[in-house]
Amino acid sequence: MQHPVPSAEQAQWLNADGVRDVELAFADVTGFARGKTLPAKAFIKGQQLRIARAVAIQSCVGEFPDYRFYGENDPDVTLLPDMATLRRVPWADTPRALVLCDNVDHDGSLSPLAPRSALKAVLARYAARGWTPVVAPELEFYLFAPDADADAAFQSPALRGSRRERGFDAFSFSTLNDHEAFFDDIYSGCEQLGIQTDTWVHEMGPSQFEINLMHGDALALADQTFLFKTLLKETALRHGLRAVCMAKPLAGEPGSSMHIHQSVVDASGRNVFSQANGEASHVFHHYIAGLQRYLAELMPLYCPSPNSYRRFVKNLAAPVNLSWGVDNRSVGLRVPVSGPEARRVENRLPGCDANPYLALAASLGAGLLGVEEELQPSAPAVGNVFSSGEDSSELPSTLEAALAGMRAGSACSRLFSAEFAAAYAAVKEVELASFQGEITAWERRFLATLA
Ligand SMILES: NC(=O)CC[C@H](N)C(=O)O
Repeated sequence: MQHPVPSAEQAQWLNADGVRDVELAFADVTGFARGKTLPAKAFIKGQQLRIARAVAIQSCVGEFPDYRFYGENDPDVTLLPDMATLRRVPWADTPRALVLCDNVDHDGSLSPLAPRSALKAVLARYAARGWTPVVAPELEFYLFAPDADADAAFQSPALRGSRRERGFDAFSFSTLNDHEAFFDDIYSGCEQLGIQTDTWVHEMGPSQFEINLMHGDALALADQTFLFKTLLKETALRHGLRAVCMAKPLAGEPGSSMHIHQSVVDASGRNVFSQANGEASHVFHHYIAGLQRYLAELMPLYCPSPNSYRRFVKNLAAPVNLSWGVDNRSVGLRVPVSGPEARRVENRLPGCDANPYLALAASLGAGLLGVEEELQPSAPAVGNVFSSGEDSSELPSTLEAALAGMRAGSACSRLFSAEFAAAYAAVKEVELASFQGEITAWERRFLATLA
């Protein structure tokens, strides 16, 4: 694999902007940015960087699974920059750039442990059919006051006139105005990072917001979502705020999702979910059936923590089922009303805590398996599935149950690799052991006083 150098034009702006360092970054399995920083002069000359292969599977508690999941001698990978992603870092005072990288093993292949490789593996299966997925992620997140004691509930930030948001406040503009300086920085940060945003809204929860990204290529959108979450957190810190992408940060309030709208186009750009006469195609129904058949066993990839499963409660617009239906927000797989060229399905299951590469890989992978196997979906749901009780046991309700389902099935290793499937499950076991090793505030509050 040829090691890339920045183009003459890129080298020129790095020099002209006085960029001192370039971050060679990638998302680990938790979705957190990791990598190394290189002086810009060395980057321009094409200096290669290596990093331990295991960094891609660092758990959210900082520990790694056993070495057998990444190589007994703890080997390196090469960080291979994707020069199309080279950008100025918006949150840095000293001029700095970042470039997103693939992790490449010594044999020149993409390391199967890296989330960007997992998404590329699924996209290659689409490409082999001459198809390209089109996706649009929607991200919800909360803004909180900083320095919360980890044992205390998050607090909404102070607003103009010393107000604090309480209760539901969906689609208001007032709080967007309260945080105008923060949102201005987010907008210009998005521009610098090449993140194409569409609509912004105040979501239902106190200081909960949603941003929709413009639909497009899946790898580009995974990169943009990863960068957006990093931008969000860094910008919030600079404004004395805390941006939180946990799936369920506040008890009794809505959780935060990362819905994924998805369709597929052929080489001529035609949406394969529609027939020439405008009706839904067989592919569309197979695709939905694939989501229904495989999303449950892939759930740890897009609902990755014990907290993720707290989001799935009825009547808070979070899905509790794998039903599908047209213009129906009570189902997990919603088909928005659209013309034939925009026919798509919205997977409402992923939380905002998901790693975007893995959430997209799982969602696109499940749909593709349905097409490959020509599966048939259930009949579309009609009416409110929350109240009809069609909440089924098709979805696991804890991370433990989801992991057991993933291990019992084969979709993860079929879509990615046996190595990735084993390593990912091992990371989740490390995190679960740490979670179960903590005594919670609830236990202290209610159990300590019992005789
Ligand atoms: N935008 C919405 O439809 C709300 C989604 C809801 N917050 C969830 O957790 O899934």
